[in-house]
Amino acid sequence: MDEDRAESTVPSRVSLKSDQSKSDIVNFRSSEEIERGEHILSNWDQSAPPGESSCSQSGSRSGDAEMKPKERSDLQEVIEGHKMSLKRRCEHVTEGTHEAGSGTLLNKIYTELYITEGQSEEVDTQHEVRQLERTSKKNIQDTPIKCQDIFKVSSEQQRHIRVVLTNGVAGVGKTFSVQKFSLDWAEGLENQDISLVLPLSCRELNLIRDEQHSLLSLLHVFHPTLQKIRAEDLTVWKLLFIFDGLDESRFSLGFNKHQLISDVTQVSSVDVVLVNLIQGNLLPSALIWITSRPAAAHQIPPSCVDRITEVRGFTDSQKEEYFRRRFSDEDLSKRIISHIKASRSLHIMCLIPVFCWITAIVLEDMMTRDQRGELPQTLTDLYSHFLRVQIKRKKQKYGGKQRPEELAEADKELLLKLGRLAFEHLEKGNIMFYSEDLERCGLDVSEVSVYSGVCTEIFKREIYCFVHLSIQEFLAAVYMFHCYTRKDTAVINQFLKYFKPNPFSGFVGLFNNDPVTSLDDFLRRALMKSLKSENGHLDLFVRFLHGLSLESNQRILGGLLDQRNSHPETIQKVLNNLKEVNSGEFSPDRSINIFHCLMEMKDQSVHQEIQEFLKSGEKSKRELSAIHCSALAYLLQMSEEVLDELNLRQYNTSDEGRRRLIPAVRNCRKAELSDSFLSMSHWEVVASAMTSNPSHLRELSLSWNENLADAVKLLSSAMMHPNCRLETLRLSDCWLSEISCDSLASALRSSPSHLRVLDLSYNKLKDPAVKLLCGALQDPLCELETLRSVRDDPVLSQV
Ligand SMILES: Nc1ncnc2c1ncn2[C@@H]1O[C@H](COP(=O)(O)OP(=O)(O)OP(=O)(O)O)[C@@H](O)[C@H]1O
Repeated sequence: MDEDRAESTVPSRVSLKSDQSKSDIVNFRSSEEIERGEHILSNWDQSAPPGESSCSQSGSRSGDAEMKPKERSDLQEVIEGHKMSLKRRCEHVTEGTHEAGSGTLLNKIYTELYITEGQSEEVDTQHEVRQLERTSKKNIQDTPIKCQDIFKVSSEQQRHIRVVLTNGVAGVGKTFSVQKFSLDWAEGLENQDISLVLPLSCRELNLIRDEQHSLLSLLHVFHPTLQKIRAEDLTVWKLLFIFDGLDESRFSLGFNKHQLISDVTQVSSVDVVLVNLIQGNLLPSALIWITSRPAAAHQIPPSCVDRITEVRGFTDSQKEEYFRRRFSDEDLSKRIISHIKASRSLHIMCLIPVFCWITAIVLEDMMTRDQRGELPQTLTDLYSHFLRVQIKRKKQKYGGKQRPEELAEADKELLLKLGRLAFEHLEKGNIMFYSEDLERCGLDVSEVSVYSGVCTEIFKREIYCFVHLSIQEFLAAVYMFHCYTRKDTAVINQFLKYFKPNPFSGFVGLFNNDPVTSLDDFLRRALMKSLKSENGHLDLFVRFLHGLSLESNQRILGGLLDQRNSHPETIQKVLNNLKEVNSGEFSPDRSINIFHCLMEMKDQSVHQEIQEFLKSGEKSKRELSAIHCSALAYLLQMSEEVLDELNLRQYNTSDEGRRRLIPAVRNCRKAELSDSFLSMSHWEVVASAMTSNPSHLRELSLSWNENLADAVKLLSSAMMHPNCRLETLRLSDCWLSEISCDSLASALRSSPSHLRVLDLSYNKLKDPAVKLLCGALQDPLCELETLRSVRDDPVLSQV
């Protein structure tokens, strides 16, 4: 089976997964060469056999009616040639090996993705995996949109869609969508009203960042088959420019201040050309499709975008279809599907196609060749096997004398260097590296590419990055665990040092540089460090770190880590720490990760207890510890069923336990959070629940909370978000200030506001706060029906 990786073969897109051979890559010419007409067609352009294309029609439009027949047929030929070349680029995904012709047909493995219109919550601040876990739940209210329809509007919609921005987390299928869209067009199947589909990869655009170009010369560089195209053709044809991977772009797109360009032959810096194209100054009738990971999408001002879509991965049935398509052996695909369904983490992770790919590689290998081992249940299991399969493949390709269960010293060395690179960049939040970065970690670029079984699988060329952020996190954890077992105190101390709060002053920190004393001490401090991260960038890393402490996982890695026969007592201590850790003011999303760490250590007790608790239906009787509450919050948040009410007071738990339940707000209709001492990190979760797509929250009660000024400001702006559907807000006896009333007044004036009931009783409001609210009530946009007591008396007043 050679389908060990799926990747883009669109040369204009060297995606996270694509490390296509150099020969496939367009030859970049400088602008001078282009002006001199010195263009070298890329290899496949020259080799494309004539007439191979299955395109049934060209996309040329009537705008060229003035042309002489000879000119028209020449252009027709150019379009046909472009379709043919695009088809050749897109029809294969070279998975695994990179020998010519070894690729799998895209149409064989392409599985429909779940794409929706609109944008989910707070996308740019959350770790992509966790965010997907949360937002990928299919909801009946979402309207899916097919990839080939993203520029289409229904007949009653009177708008024209010029710019589409497609968001999606790493590995969710953006590049595959671009590739499929382009292939369908090139084969004459879809979107035939478009004359030319022109994919331009942001990553490849980076390579000519310092050059000066016109739009026309840019096209000549990236699509050499279009040499004959003239400026006037561009203005009459319907063109679609696809910018895949905005997150990888190193341009600073200055939308506010730039030179105006409206002529396709005008030469300028590449970023200026791009901005003018996206804004519609250049070729106003051209369609633009931009794909991006969520964190980078903000670079395009919303005013430029006519439609936002989001690739949300695979639904449950699409997941199954993926495995069925991938394996012709029906029995194998059935066994794989049932294994995934039985393992909650795997099932959730397989919402992201790249995880389906990893799972497919590992499970196929284990089920067909290596049936002795236990099938992976946790992420650490799965990733450990993944690494092993990659090494095995490398050995099969390049030979090797060592016993299959042992890693060669050279492999170990290389993997640990990769681990170091992964770790150092993870800490800094980097996902892309350059050859200098490799060299700094002792990695030789050519050596890396020779280890194709490991590195061309994990790495791609030119700009390097791991096949998926989670692989980087896994290798980083392997490296850190190795440093621990080897007692590399310099690295460990550097990582673990942090300011521990001074119990006496509360504010001034003490620098904690105490040497690590034991495995449980090491893991506890690593966990604390991850809890402090605002965006959770160490969450998965620390989950893997816990998983790697199990001997069973160390064994899978075949000597990469020095096996530590950790004493059962030590493991028990680690488990106890996880169950008892006080996560205080940290975000409750971080606290859920503590539960995931337990699961990675194969401790099912908390999970089982919570399952029983949920079945028993006796909410208030059972006493719940803080870790129980994190598990409960996770399960409620992930549940297919939306909870009618989350009432923190109904649970028999500590204040910390109650705070840890907050993430469940994302999946309930009514939240009762009165008198609950929440901090900003909790209010941020509530705000995210109000702005998520879809947002279920209709009623929110925050009465008897103090110091809400910042929270009210945050929640008021969440109320103005188009996804928010909140109808009732109770803020009784909260000591609201004038500033809070001002924020609330703005929210009341926003359109569309769904808020109908606002309870402000017992706030002792006075002018000018009252005046601010009255002003909002008089605004025609305000739809409020009931306002409870603005002044001292709690009387119901109809608005
Ligand atoms: N529709 C699909 N059908 C089958 N496999 C898919 C599909 N979409 C994605 N995959 C698998 O997931 C991998 C990652 O997909 P892709 O490169 O399109 O992700 P991406 O969203 O562009 O990620 P990134 O932001 O990291 O570049 C592919 O190489 C392929 O193995």
